[in-house]
Amino acid sequence: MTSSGLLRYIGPSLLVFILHRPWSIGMNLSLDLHRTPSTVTSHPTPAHHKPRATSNQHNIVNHSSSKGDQGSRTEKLLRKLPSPPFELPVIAHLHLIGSLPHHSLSDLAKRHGPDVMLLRLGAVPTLVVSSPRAAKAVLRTHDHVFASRPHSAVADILFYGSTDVSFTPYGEYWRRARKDITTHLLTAAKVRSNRAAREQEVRLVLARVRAAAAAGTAIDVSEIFIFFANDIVCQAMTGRLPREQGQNQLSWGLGGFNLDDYFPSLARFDLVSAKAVKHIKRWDDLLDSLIDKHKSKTMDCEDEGDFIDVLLSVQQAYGLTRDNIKAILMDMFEAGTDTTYIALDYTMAELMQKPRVVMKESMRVHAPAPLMLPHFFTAECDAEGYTIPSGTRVILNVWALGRDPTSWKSPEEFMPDRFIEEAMDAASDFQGNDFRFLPFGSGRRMCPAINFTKATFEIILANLVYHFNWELPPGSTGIDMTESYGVDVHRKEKLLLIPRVALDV
Ligand code: HEM
Repeated sequence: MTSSGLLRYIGPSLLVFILHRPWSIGMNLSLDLHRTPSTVTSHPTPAHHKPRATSNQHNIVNHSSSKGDQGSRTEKLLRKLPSPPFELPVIAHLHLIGSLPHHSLSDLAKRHGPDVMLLRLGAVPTLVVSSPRAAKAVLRTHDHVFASRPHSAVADILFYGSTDVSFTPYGEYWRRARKDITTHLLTAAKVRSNRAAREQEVRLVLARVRAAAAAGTAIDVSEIFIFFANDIVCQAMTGRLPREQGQNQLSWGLGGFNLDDYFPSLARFDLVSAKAVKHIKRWDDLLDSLIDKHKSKTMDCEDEGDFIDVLLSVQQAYGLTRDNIKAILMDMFEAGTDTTYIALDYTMAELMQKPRVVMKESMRVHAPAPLMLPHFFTAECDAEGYTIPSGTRVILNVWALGRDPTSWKSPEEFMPDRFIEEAMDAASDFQGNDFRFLPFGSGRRMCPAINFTKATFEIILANLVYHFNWELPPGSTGIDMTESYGVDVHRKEKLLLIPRVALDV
């Protein structure tokens, strides 16, 4: 967002509300990155997180020494950090963030803190991590205290008090919910067992593409991917969810740059929150009806049931409320559809320009979640000589890691072959072990759906490429790769292509 865009968004009443915002305080933690040693620091305490989901680490924050002492110490530590000048009153560094935050953050990091840098985004000091080495330090060495999420007012609204998996703070509730989704939806065995459903969805797509091929008309491939990704997730979770009802439009409220996140005391007044409230009402009815239908259906004993059946069957044993179940379902719909569609869309767009595309190079250049989800340090710790306070909000720029010139030869160039060399391929798996390449994150909070995504990806792309030759519509000068930013980054323009049935099939 440019500064003028930001001010338009904030509106005239901002100053009044900002004056009431609580500055909050954290404790210390440290991180040595062998470049410019510095100390890193603080962010609002997570006291607003729901008590059922709090972790021990959150308690540490709450029981810190007196706020005044801690506040001045924190402020001293903050000042030592590499940080851009040009801080404005109230909005601080927010005006430096353009409409593509991952680009802005990467540019700022190059000039002011290639490993770590402190930005004051409105009321919230935020640590930006931009190098593979810094990523390793936080995601591996300090994973246990880096695994929480900062509070988000929008996530509270959309996910029933953040009792989903993605936005819930690190702790017992998260551990159990994550285990539920992994065991009953995302393991390699579960993904394999869903193959028939995936094939069925692919047949539907192929029928649609064949019709366009027969008519010789262009088809909106982006839209096909959106519906396909949506349907695959819905199939796995509910058996089926009618498309019209299952539209996925949640991501708009969850990006890294909501006003709510950076001016917490504004949350009640913010337009994004208001929109989220309106939005969740629609979803709430749908989820209620899905749960009711599952409760009333009689399952034959051969039937393993879908994911909703599983959640209902463990509801009592795990002490899940109906809202918790709805939050987890919402999360799966949200996390599973946009990222998949975006990755497919970029890969197909690249495929049109270079025939030898691999999923990995596509994700290196176009990470669908370029800033991952925000993380949050929950305890003080020492690492290699640097000190970072507990309570620090962190943005990890995966997009910058994928383009780090010290890690990649010609990083801006799309070169699928780099992943085809065996050694590189093995090192740069998706499992979060190679800190130059983290499209699914790494550590405890990394994406649990890599198997699921790979299976979805392979079956649809293989079929589209095998059965059809694809052409740009007449008069088209090429594919516009301009990005647009939400919680994830997608191409701005839809991908219109003409399919021709491949003759030798
Ligand atoms: C191309 C596809 C996908 C990409 C690139 C992707 C990427 C990511 C990333 C970067 C994170 C955050 C990691 C972190 O903050 O440390 C994440 C978290 C998550 N993803 Fe994915 N994802 C994809 C597909 C999916 C699918 C299909 C599902 C579910 C069906 C899913 C479910 C989740 C969940 C539940 C989390 C939160 C994990 C936690 O907080 O413990 N993702 N994903």
